[in-house]
Amino acid sequence: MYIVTAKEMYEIDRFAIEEGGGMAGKLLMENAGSQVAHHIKEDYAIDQKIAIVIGGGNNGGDGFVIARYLVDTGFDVSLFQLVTDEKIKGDSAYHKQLWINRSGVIEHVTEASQLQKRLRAFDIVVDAILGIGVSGRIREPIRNMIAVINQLDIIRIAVDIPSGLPANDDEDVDIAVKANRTFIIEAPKVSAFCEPTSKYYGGLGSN
Ligand SMILES: NC(=O)C1=CN([C@@H]2O[C@H](COP(=O)(O)OP(=O)(O)OC[C@H]3O[C@@H](n4cnc5c(N)ncnc54)[C@H](O)[C@@H]3O)[C@@H](O)[C@H]2O)[C@H](O)CC1
Ligand SMILES: [K+]
Repeated sequence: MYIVTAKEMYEIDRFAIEEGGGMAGKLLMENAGSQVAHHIKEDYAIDQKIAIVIGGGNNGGDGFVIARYLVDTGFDVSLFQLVTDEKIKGDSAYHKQLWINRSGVIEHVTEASQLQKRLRAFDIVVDAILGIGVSGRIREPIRNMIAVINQLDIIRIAVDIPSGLPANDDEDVDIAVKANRTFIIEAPKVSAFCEPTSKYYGGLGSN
């Protein structure tokens, strides 16, 4: 197993996309999301109600893929987009469209209080808000949304990295999802093995 910094992970992805035989970003995202969905299917009961919360980067794109695979498996899934439509771009926009084509519904949530009310009805929240692209102090309304997710009595499953947590060990934690479980994409990031960041991951699952 190799452990990577955010910079190394981006370089591995760039190589896979540009020099590694044309493996496109959309396919990397498809593989990442399908693997996470596979693990959820293996580890959680089919009657669990699942909410997937989506942010504006590729981590959110993974969320759209996870939603599609979980619905195909028979899970009851609801998808909450926490950013405006303009923020969903590139590979993520492609997978959002596949979700829509699959008759998937998207609920837009703009305020933390709204998210709090909606998430009460669920057993599991899949955190696809922020991945390794996070930088600096977490901005509103995402900041309060993370606080709400941490307060609720719900199983928190993080995609790649708990949202808000830095991938490396050279930055302070502002606020981050306190996950029960994190399914890492491709390779674990440095913060999974450092203090005080490792405790945010909960149990580690890998692709
Ligand atoms: N093989 C792989 O490793 C793959 C990984 N994938 C996933 O992609 C993410 C990294 O995606 P990226 O778009 O670079 O970054 P993020 O998703 O983390 O989000 C960027 C997004 O977040 C906003 N943002 C940044 N900092 C803050 C802040 N402090 N407060 C609020 N918002 C913030 C920014 O504006 C952007 O909109 C990786 O973790 C994997 O999950 C792909 O699936 C490809 C394969
Ligand atoms: K995440």
